Amino acid sequence: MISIDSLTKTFGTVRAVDDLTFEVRPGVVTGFLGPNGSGKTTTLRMLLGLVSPTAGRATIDGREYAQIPQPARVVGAALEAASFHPGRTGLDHLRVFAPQVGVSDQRCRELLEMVGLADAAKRRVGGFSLGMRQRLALATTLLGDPPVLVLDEPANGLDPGGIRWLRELLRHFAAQGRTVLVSSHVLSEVQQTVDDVVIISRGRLVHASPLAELAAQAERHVDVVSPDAEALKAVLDAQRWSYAPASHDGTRVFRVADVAAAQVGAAAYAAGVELHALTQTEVELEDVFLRLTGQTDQPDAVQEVAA
Ligand SMILES: Nc1ncnc2c1ncn2[C@@H]1O[C@H](COP(=O)(O)OP(=O)(O)OP(=O)(O)O)[C@@H](O)[C@H]1O
Repeated sequence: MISIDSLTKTFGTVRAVDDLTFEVRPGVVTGFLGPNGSGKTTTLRMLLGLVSPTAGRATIDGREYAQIPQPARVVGAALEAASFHPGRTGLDHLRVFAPQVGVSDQRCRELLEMVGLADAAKRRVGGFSLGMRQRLALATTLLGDPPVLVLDEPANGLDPGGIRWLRELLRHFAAQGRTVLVSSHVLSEVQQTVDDVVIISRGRLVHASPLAELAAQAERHVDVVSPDAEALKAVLDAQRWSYAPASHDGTRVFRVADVAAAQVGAAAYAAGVELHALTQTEVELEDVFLRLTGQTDQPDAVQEVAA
């Protein structure tokens, strides 16, 4: 279990992480999401003991990183794919870390195989593509077979096939009961990978829940306008649809949740109720994410008004 408890980090006047609290449970993949500069990397760096918090604590199974005796056996972390010696081969890169972690040469070869780099074992890292570097970084984090994985933007630079491969690998690790925390600034990139989401904006927590709960906020709805509001309400009530009165450009409308426009149209037609507008709205999960993180300045077109 990863536990982030009232964590704060300031750099001069910049509050990079601001009283952040959340937990990451084992056995699932958790997406750590937020726009650029929202404080994800700083949080992960504090978790890994690379930056000291201004206030609060970050722990893994109750211990701060610095207190863990053999940290590479407990947590595998990939913060950036850039720190490779360009002259070393992929295999040699792993061999440098192997003694520190206490694993064999054979384990290095197995890991290159697991991340799809077996053919590139003897090639110099300087000639690796960004995606290949990401794979090598992942192999490095897995050397000690750690039960906790912390990966900062691991999908960066991967092609669609690589993203699918990463997704399956991370899901496999979670299914083994490991704790998997993956950061990203794009929800859609990890949407099919994660079970839980922790969303931050400007260093603060804005949402933490299973993905399904966030997805529930992205349900479709239909806006419907009739000159006979009472008759329309009777139709909506008869169908037991959930709806709320709203206003759009000064016109009174009803917003009906989780139905298709065709269903509303058909029900009104069958009841002989005149309609003047019928609009289907699909809210994408990414839109919910953008709204939560204040990345959209488009006001919601429909405001609630009194019934
Ligand atoms: N060492 C530092 N010194 C000064 N400011 C820093 C330092 N590290 C991070 N910051 C600032 O803290 C804020 C959060 O940065 P951080 O890298 O944690 O965000 P992020 O969510 O990881 O962003 P990205 O998605 O772009 O990687 C930013 O305003 C950044 O400029």
